[in-house]
Amino acid sequence: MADVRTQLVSRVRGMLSEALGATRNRLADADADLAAGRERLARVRRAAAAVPERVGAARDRRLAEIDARHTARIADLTRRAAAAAQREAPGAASAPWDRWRPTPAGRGENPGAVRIGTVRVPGGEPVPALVPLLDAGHVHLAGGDRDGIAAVVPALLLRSIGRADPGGVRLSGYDPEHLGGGLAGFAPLGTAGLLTFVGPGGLGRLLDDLVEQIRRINATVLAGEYASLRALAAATGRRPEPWRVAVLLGGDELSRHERGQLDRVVRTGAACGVHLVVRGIDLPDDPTVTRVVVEPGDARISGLPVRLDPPPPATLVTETCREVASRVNAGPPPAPFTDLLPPPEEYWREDSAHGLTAPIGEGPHGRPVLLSLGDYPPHALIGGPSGTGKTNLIFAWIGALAARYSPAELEFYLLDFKEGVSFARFAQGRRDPSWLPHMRLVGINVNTDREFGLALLRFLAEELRRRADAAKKHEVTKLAELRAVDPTGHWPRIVAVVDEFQALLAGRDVVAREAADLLEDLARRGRSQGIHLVLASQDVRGIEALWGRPALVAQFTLRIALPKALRILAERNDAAQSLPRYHAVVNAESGLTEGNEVARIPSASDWETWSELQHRLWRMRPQDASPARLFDGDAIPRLAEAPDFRALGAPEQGVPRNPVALLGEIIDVQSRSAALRLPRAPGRNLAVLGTRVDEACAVLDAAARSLARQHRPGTARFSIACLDPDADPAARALYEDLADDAAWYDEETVPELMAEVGDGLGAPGTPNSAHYLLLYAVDAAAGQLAAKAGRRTGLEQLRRILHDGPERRTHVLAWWRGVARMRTDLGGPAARIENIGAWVALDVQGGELGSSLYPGTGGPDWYPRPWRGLFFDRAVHRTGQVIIPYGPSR
Ligand SMILES: Nc1ncnc2c1ncn2[C@@H]1O[C@H](COP(=O)(O)OP(=O)(O)OP(=O)(O)O)[C@@H](O)[C@H]1O
Repeated sequence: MADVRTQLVSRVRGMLSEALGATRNRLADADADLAAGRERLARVRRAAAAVPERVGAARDRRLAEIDARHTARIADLTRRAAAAAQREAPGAASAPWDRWRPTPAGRGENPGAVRIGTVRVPGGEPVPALVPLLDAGHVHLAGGDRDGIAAVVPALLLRSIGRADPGGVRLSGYDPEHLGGGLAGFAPLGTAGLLTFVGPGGLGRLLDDLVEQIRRINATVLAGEYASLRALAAATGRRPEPWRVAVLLGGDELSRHERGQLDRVVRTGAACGVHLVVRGIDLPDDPTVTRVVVEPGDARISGLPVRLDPPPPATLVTETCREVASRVNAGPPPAPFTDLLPPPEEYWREDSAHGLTAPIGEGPHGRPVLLSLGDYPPHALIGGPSGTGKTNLIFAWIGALAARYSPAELEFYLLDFKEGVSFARFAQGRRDPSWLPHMRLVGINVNTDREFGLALLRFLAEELRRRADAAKKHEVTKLAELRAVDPTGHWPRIVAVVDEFQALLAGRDVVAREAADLLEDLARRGRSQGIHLVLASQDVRGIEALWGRPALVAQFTLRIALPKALRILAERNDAAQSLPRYHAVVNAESGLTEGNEVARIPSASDWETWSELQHRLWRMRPQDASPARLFDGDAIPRLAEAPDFRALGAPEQGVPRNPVALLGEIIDVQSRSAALRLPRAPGRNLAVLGTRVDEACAVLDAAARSLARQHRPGTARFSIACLDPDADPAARALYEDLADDAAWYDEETVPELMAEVGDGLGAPGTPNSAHYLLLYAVDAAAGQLAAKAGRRTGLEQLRRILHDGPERRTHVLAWWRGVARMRTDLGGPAARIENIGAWVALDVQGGELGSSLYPGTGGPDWYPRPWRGLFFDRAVHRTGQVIIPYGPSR
């Protein structure tokens, strides 16, 4: 039993200890869990304690970020707003007063708004507060701060004036309370008519005037083509009307009429550049009205708070206005030449069959004033005292025509009788290789060579005849018809311009008479054949030269009068007397008052302006175009370049039947040479008469060299006798160049030459070679030649050679230093002058050339002048021919 109990106890004990062990373990586990739980709790608590701190920091960080971004954005926006305002109101429209100066908007550029203060934006840079006025609208000022308002008005006006060209803004003031005191600083503008005041009671008149201006501008300037002056300026680059700003500073209640007119100006003024700056008078609500309210300590533009700028310093206002007035009083600046030209892609598009039309300048309403030449009016007279812009006008007209008509449609001939070379640039020059492709001939420095004018008129008369013949052949009468029936013919219109043409008609000599006759014929018949004359003169004398020929004057129906021109227009038409500088009265009605059109002429004659056009046209020239012939009265032609000299050549065998000696250049339009024919015929000798060594040598030199060119070596003999040491270098140069064909003689040996040649003339038959005796200053050998050499004296031999030589191909080309000396050498008063078939007179008066040297009595009309000679060949000439000796060949 005990055992069982013992066993039981031990089993229970065992079970208990097992249970205890398990319990202990569970307890230990529970303890561990508890500790872990506590630990977690503590952690959770700690963590929970840290959460609000972190969230707050993140929130703060985020807030700070937003703040910074906001500030940067405001700064950026205000910066951009400021930059935009700067663009909208550049230069004078917004510059601070200490750096302020006028900066007029360019042509066609919008003048923009003007600054009167700044917009306050907290945290950003100040933004200019702008008020649109010119081309935009009107400004209404109100509020209790009268000083503040009084500061805005001059700022608005000065900035607007600074954005326009001088004279571009005209002010009218109505200030019944202060009688203009509010605009005192602007008073200097009054001297140039840019500021006018109307007195109390004058508001109605002022408004009526503004309305009338708007009506006129709409009707005649915008003329339905443009919506506003601003649109016109943007499209054309022209601003034909000033801005008109009326400043109305208070006054009584408006009448109904005044109110009506004011409303009209508000509604329609901005498009026509008519603007109001108003205080103390209501303006109707309109999108064009900007309202500025200035209360003490609070200024607003259309509700936006602003800080107003200080007013411009009084001295700045007066100085600026004074400067503007003086610029305006000095006259308007020149209009640009490009106004007269079509766009480059439209160059040379016009057809001249019915006439030539081109603008010459701008009319008062900004419209181009046109000049036309055709059947009516056919010819033009231009007049204006020296310095009023005649030359410039000719450039402008030529340029406007040359850009429109191709050289196949239009050719120019131009002659300038005044001193100066400005027209030379139409021809090819050393400095500038270009030339005006339409220009066929330019004559400069011709004031002493009226013959050149005559040559031009003769050339035109010949062209007129050619055209009239062609018209007759095709049974038509006018150029347009001729061109229609002969479309492949070359029938350009010709415009011949003669500046200071009175020089041509001065004097009562043959030149003047023939010139007037030719002019009359050209003026009468040129009209239908497309030949147009443009005559310019600086003073009344030129016109008076024509006045004696009413039929001639009547053809010049197009008149262009520059400022102060006299008698270009009709008798009672004195429009030219009051013209401003660089303007012209254009009148296609023979100068009658009703035909007047005033044009502002652009500057066309300065080098760059002209060159740009000429180069463009030159690059467009046809391939076969040749440069204009330049006749420069001061230039000395060269034999080697003369076309007639170049054309000379020797026959393949024998001697030329009709050799010619070229003596100099003829004054004509084709640089031809004066040619002396030397056939085997009596009298075919040449005398050069006068004391001028260089010219005499030049004539003999050209004669000898041109003759030598017609002979093969060995078929002509040139005997050169030089009896004046001054002529020695020239004569020797010739001798050397003629080489084996030349022989040299001096005063010792010249008698032998005479004897040899004189005696040789008796030999039978005609020699197979020619012999030319070139005697330089032959009269210097009179002593030696007076002595007998054999049976005869040298002078007798000379006379014999002159008489018998030509028929035996022996010709004398001799220089005598005076007519009397020649007569003495040829036998005194009864000398046989007819053996001198031709002569060139240098410094010999016309009177000395009478009796037996020249037909009629009294000799030719010849007034000696440097480097000119009068050539007369009794076999071919009726009158003498002026020549220009060729320059030295070496
Ligand atoms: N429309 C113009 N705009 C600007 N400048 C001009 C204009 N016309 C002329 N001028 C300038 O005035 C000056 C005189 O002009 P121009 O030589 O054409 O006068 P002119 O009447 O031909 O004088 P003159 O007969 O003495 O030569 C020149 O310097 C010229 O550049």
